[in-house]
Parts: sequence; C-alpha cells; structure tokens
Amino acid sequence: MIVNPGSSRLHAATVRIDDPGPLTDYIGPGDAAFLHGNEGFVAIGQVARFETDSMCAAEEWWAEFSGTIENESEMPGRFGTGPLAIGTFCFDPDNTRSTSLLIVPKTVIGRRGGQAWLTQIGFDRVSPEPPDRYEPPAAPGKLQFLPGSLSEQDWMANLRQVTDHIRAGEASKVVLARDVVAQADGPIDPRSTLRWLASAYGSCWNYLVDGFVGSTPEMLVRREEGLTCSRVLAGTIPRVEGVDDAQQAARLISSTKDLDEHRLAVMSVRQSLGEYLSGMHVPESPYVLTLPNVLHLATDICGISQPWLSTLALAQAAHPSAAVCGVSTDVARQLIRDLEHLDRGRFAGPVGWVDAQGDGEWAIALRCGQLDPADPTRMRLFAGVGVVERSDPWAELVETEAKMVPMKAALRGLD
Ligand SMILES: C=C(O[C@H]1C=CC=C(C(=O)O)[C@@H]1O)C(=O)O
Repeated sequence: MIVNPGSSRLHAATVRIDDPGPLTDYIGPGDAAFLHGNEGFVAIGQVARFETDSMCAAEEWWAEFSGTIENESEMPGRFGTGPLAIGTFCFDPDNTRSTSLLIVPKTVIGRRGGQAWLTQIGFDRVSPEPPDRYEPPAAPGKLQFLPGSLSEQDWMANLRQVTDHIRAGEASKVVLARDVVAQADGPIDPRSTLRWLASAYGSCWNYLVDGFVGSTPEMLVRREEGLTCSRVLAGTIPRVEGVDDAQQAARLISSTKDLDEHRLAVMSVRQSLGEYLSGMHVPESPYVLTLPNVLHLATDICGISQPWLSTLALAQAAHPSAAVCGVSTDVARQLIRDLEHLDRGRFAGPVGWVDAQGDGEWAIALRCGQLDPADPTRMRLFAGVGVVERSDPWAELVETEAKMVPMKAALRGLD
C-alpha cells in the first residue's frame, strides 16, 4: 500500500548543515531513526509507505519509486545522503500477523564522518528548513515484566525437544526465541527507549521504525559503493559483575559449543552472500565483541558486490542467517514454527535503510521490542539463543535474560 503518492514529480534536496547536536532530539511521535554511535539519521514524516510481506516486492517498489525522484544535492555520492527508505521486515512472513514495511520520510537529518546534512523530499520544490527539536520524552512510569507466550518452564521444555530433534540428526542448529511483555501504567513512548539505548549501547545499531525499537550488534549486510560487509554473531556469554571480562572472553573463545554455533552462522552467510560477492574475505577465526551486557563471538565478512545488487537484494539473500534461524534453514524454520509458540513479528528480521543508489544498511533486528499498536501501555520484548546438541536449557534461559537487559533497562530508564 502506498499512501500519499501524489501525481507530480517528487523532488529531493540535500544541503550541508551545522552539527545539529543529538539526532534523537528531532524524532517526533511516529518518526523513525537508525543510529550508530554519533552517526546515522532520523527520518521525519512520510512521503510514501509501502507495506508488504515480501522483501522482493519492497525492492522492486523502491527501485521504481526512487527512480522517479529528481535529486539535487550539495553532497552527491555521500553515503546516507539523499532520498532513502527506512524499513523493517518480518522474520517469517508466513508465520506472523505483523507487517513488513518501507517508509520514505519527508525529512532526513543525518550525520556521518563529522558532516551533517538535511534532506527534504516533496512533491513541490523543497526548501530545506531545519525541523523543530522535541523535549525529551518521559520514560514509562510503573512497569512490570510479565511472561510472554510461554512460561520459563514450558520454554525450557520446548528447548529440550529442539535438542532431541538435533540429536536425531534433523538439524545441526536451531535458534529458539522467547518473549516477555513489558506492561506500563501509561503509554510507552518508544522514543524514550531509543534515546536510552543510543546513549548506553552506542556501539550497536539503534533503530526505531513503526513502534519497533531496539539495539542490535549484528549487521546482516551493509553496502557502500559496492563494498559489502556483514557482521556475524553467534556464541554468547553474559558479562557477570565481579568476573573479569578477559576471563569470560577466554572461556567463550575456547568453548567448543559456542565455536560450533558460530561456525554454522558464518557458514550460512558465506554461502548466501558468496554467490553475489567477489573477493570475499572470511576470517579463519572469530574475535570477541564486548557489549555492556554480553560477550559475543564475532566475524566480519567483506566482499565486492555488483552495482545492480541493492543492499535490499543482498539482505534478502542473506536472511535468515543461521544466527537467527538455524541449519539447515528450512528444517530449522519449520522447527521454529512448530516448537517456538511465538509470533516473532519483526524480531530477527532485517531492519535498516536503502538509498536511491541501492547502498544502505540492513541490521538483524535483535534486542528489541514491539509496541502493541492496540495498547501503547504494552511492549513485547524478544530474545533468542542458538541451540545445538549440547545446549543446556537453564543456561540458555539465562542467556535470553542477559540479551533482554538493554531493553528492560531502557524501558525503566535506568542509569
Ligand atoms: C538471537 C539472538 O542472538 C543471536 C545473535 C548473537 C548471538 C546469538 C547466540 O549466541 O545465540 C544468537 O545467534 C538474540 O539476541 O535474540
């Protein structure tokens, strides 16, 4: 569905601006953002919106739509500048009631590499006016975290069933997720959640689109002028107060269970992107990525993609990787449908943006929550774990709790 398509020619104008300060100050109700440290952008208003259950349809729509925009720019070719679409895609469109969507904003305020810009898109000739700032939105008041689709006991029982299927040789890895419901006594403003995440988890990609908010450390595919990179994460150890990080990192990097989980995730991205990238570099062994709540095994894969393959097409090829689905993909996806008892919605799907040249960034939507469109006092939080033969249900439950720490703290507005 497209809203407000207009009939005349669309124009986009990009100008350099002075440093606008915190980008999160410009996010109004219903607006979107994609932030990484001091960089990224906020997407204000909507020129068009495309709802779909298919990444392929979204890619075709954007290729056609962006081709109609007349583009003027003081910063031609600068990554992220100019007209773009920001979006979120469901993990499994055949097993959800949620929608995937792309939004073309009216205004983008962005910053990258010390340069800030403003892009405006409209049906008339546009004059780039800096938009207003907003007061910081309030964190929700009283908050409770309630069980989601399954109790902890039932979730662990299902995880045992997953390991039985793995032992029977049906799959080598399955990612099982669970949810928790955050219930506030008043409406939750996801902008306050995003602000908190962006300041505490600046090394992650912090996003807000259509009430879906989160802070993910995993990049499915980033394409900048053909250079295409993916950060694969799998294998996790929670950070523990009083325990030295170096000691935890040494445990993680020598855990054969975590290394197996990681190897399968890397293999899946190597296979899916390998078809499309030349000169692909896949490091032999992972490094340890340290976040405020957990340590992950991480591998950065890079290669060169053909100019006609947009970042949306590449994301479509790479999704779902074995970091969020499993091996083999089809068997793991079916086991997830049968045993997870959860509508993942947009959790673990691609979230990000694409520009008119096909460059952009699609992260994997992890460490996130979806505001209930029918009840803004409720947000559903998600976390998953890679299950392999030797997975221990209790340890995996603890890992999901560690992965929910950022969202729970953000909602509470904790220091
Ligand atoms: C599925 C999630 O994490 C994935 C990414 C990093 C590490 C993972 C793990 O160790 O299980 C998961 O594969 C999640 O955060 O919900």
